[in-house]
Amino acid sequence: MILTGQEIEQQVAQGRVVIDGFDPARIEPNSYGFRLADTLLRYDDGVLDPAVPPRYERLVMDDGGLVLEPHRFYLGSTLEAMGSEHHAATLYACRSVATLGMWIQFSAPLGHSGAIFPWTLEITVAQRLRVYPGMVVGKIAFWALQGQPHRYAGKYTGSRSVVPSRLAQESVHAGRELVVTGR
Ligand SMILES: Nc1ccn([C@H]2C[C@H](O)[C@@H](COP(=O)(O)OP(=O)(O)OP(=O)(O)O)O2)c(=O)n1
Repeated sequence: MILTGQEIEQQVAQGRVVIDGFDPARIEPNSYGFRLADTLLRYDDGVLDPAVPPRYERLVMDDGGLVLEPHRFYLGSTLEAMGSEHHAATLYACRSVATLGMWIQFSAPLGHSGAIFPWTLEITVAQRLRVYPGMVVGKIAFWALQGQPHRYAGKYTGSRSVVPSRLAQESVHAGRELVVTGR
């Protein structure tokens, strides 16, 4: 079951849903609208390797924003730390932002119960687009759990802002036969 906006507001008041800087004006019928933080990361490596921590550039926007380029991939984050010990969450773009050709998430929508921090956004644009820090770019929805809540304790626990992939912390070949077919 998805939480209604009114239920999200009540659960925030009870401390069961956490949304930093909660503003009732950003409550929606079944979600809450979150904002883009000022810092973006852009990977530097021509080839990303899951076994190697990626190198990246940090882009900090001022009030004038930043023009994003198509065919590039950016990581950003929500301005708000968000999540719940009692609910799972999913993240979506706003229709108004999506119809400007901006993806803020396209492959990793799920937030676990217990994951309470600023979410990292996967950003790409269809054409050149200026974005601004603090603009509402997406919405988070909360879902009731069926079964015993299990607290998230993965690699991104304690994130404070945008975080690049930490896959290299795992042994990506553990338990698998590595077959090299090309470079
Ligand atoms: N676009 C997204 C999606 C999720 N998350 C947050 C909420 C998730 O609960 C947490 C972990 O996500 P995953 O479980 O998908 O991460 P991995 O499986 O890659 O790593 P781990 O198993 O260490 O969590 O990251 C995020 O910041 N940005």
